[in-house]
Amino acid sequence: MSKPHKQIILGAYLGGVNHHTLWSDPEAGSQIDFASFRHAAQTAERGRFDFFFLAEGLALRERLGLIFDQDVVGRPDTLPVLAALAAVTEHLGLIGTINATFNEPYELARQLSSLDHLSGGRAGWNVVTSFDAFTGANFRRAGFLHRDDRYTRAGEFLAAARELWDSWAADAVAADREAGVFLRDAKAGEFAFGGAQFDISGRFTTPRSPQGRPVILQAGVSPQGRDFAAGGADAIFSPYHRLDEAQEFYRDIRARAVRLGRPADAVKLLPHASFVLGESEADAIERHRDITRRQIGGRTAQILLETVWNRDLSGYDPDGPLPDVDPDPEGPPVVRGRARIAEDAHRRVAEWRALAETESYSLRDLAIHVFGRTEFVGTPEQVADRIDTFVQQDGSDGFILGSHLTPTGLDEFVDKVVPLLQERGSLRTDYTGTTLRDNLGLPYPDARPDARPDTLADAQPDVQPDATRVA
Ligand SMILES: Cc1cc2nc3c(=O)[nH]c(=O)nc-3n(C[C@H](O)[C@H](O)[C@H](O)COP(=O)(O)O)c2cc1C
Repeated sequence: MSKPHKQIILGAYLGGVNHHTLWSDPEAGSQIDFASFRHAAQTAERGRFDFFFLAEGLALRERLGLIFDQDVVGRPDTLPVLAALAAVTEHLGLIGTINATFNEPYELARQLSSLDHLSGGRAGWNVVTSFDAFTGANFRRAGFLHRDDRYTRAGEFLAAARELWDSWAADAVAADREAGVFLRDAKAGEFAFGGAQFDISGRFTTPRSPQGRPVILQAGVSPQGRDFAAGGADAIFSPYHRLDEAQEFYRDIRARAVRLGRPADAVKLLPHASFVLGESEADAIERHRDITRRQIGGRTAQILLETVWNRDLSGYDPDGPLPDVDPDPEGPPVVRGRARIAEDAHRRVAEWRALAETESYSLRDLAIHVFGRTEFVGTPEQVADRIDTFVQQDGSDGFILGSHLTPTGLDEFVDKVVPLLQERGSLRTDYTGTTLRDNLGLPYPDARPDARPDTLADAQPDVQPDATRVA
């Protein structure tokens, strides 16, 4: 039996000021004005994307106590941005990255449920965890959780949020004008959740939302992170772009999902990706080279490598060889507020030295190779073909696409690549549902059974008029 042709899932991502974006480009707009978010989201919807996606940064990066100029603004709080976008889009899912380490389930479940209501069922939550004491200090929780406990808390957080989202029966709100009954269920919203991290009980204030529960994504690749996603998420924002690595990750997550009692395809895999288009392949390669060298200048290259070396590398020529000193992972941190990319800095640097030797890389070439992030470079036909092939060969189920240019970078993708993917039958030509779950083809979670019998109307007919106050 031949494999079914997969529909590509596409998300659009707006970055902020960092080494993937070019704020200084003459065509770049604001990283924080609503007009930028609106343009990018409406462009994604024009291209029939599944969702719009925002990352989260809860601390500004610092280098030796000073703000790192490559990570300054452009990350306003996720939920207000998504709520505002709900008003100017109709079909696009709205997924926010929100930390499970520093928040509280009641508050966040309520915000996400509200977003789901306001958007008519388009809310999603990318659950991230953080072990970073520097970020935690902003929440008076510096170092409060050991790295290994992050996912225990995230698991409990999600279980508590589900309890809250499920606390209203789907038909609890009657709003029956003739009978004068607003609520059918006097127990609506009751919940209790007990765990090592959270011990909460009470009544949830928002009725069941259109999707029942927002769509859940996860970003993180440790074994704990993989199990967390395989056991309970709908999708993973993944960092794997090389087809062989991505296929391995795909197989691993599917096997974990089955082991944890879910269908193999329960979790969609969505790597980050960006693109550079050109009139010809040579043109695209030239454009790409120019963009990457503007993204990662000499100073930025030094600082990016400092995140692993943990030494001041400002004295090393970016166009010269790699620093001849060993990394100093135990020393006081040079760069703070950035996820550590190497568990073993010595091993990582040894690998980089070998690579630089083989490829004749300078310090800056290496930084571009390691931290640069453009996966699809070519003509629109080549990019469409590579994206489709990657998905059909089970490297992923789609991509979360970002561009170096805010907010108009996605325009040429939507104008030139989307029609080609549609012609191949790999991308929808129009939306067929109304919610994010519909876009992604995800099932709806079961609601709790019908409103319970001791209703306001039956049990307390004489207090009916007061029932409206409950809402
Ligand atoms: C593709 C990807 C995107 C991420 N995006 C964010 C983000 O926007 N905000 C954040 O605080 N952490 C983000 N993280 C960090 C993770 O939540 C987590 O803190 C880190 O990757 C370690 O998790 P792990 O040990 O499971 O890999 C991201 C991780 C990955 C892999």
